[in-house]
Amino acid sequence: MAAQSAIFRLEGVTRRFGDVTALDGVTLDAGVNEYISLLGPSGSGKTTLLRVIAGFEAPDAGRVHFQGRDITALPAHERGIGFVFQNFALFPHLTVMKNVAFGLMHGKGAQVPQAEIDQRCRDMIEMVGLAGMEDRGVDQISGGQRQRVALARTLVMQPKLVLLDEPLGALDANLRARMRNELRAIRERLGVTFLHVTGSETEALAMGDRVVVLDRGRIIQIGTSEQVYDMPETPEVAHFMNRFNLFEGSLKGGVFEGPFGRVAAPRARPAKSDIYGVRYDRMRVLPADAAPQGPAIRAHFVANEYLGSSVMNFFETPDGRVIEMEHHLSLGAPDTYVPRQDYLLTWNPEQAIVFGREAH
Ligand SMILES: Nc1ncnc2c1ncn2[C@@H]1O[C@H](COP(=O)(O)OP(=O)(O)OP(=O)(O)O)[C@@H](O)[C@H]1O
Repeated sequence: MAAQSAIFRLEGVTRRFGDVTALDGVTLDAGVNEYISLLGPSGSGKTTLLRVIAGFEAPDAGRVHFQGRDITALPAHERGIGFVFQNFALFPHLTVMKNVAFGLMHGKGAQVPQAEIDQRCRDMIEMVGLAGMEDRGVDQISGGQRQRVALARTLVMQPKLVLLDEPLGALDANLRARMRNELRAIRERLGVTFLHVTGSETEALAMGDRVVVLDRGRIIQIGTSEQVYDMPETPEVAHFMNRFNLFEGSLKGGVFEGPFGRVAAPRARPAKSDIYGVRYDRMRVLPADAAPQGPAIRAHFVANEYLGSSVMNFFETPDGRVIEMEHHLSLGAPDTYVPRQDYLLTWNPEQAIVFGREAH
């Protein structure tokens, strides 16, 4: 992305805590009005990245730019960047209205006339779906409503960039799914850039225009949801996406040898280990005595799980490896399998994703 269209840009940002390198030379930019999901395992540096952008944490090396300015040395309260915390950090003794108005009354915007503060707060409270609750205490509303107050309180300051640290983490599954849609809708209406940290790959893929995958302080992939989902660049991303059966083995001369035998793998990606991946929804189940066209592995059926739009079937190989097969319900009713019975699991090797040390 061209620097001039970026709303923020990190250049080679490193942050250490003693022996721990929480961020290791991170370079990242976000466009105006973009929704970026930041995904990574626990301890990968997600929160530290947000804190460096917000100004709560100074980088040991590297620069932070926002709206074309170098803000590396600018204090947090002068940056004009919004932050929504996982635990909401509301004032428990204040009403919804007073929580939302707090920044405008006491922050940099203290000059804003009272009538305008009232209007902006009421508009924002309506935008997040809390009209009528202005005078309730925030201890008298639900978790999802508190999350909306936290969002309204940040958005009412009209930031151009909002950092969200696991904003849906404290909500139950139903509410989380609903709030995902609302977050996207609210952001589209306001035209603000969101950088949303999540530990959930489902959430990252569902929300982000782009998904940034962080691992041990480094960005290991940036792409659209489709790119990250379909073409993970490393075995770590594939593992973290939780969408692939991954087999260890060895890649030699363009042939992968794994627990399923030998399969041609002409288009392997360079990696530090030899790994063969088949997406859950690319697995096919055949009777145990079938003669499969392609590679296959024998496994018995264990159980299945309905996920709403698909069914996940779990199989186990004789050596205890769990293989997952996802059936999208849009393709028709799922087949039923008999527990403990053997089946052959097969796939089209063209659709496999192969990583190998020799592929450099
Ligand atoms: N103030 C601190 N002092 C010492 N170490 C820290 C501090 N803050 C973060 N770290 C360390 O830096 C690394 C990155 O932490 P960070 O909180 O950014 O990860 P995260 O990806 O947000 O994790 P989680 O998903 O568990 O919140 C971790 O190893 C963490 O222990």
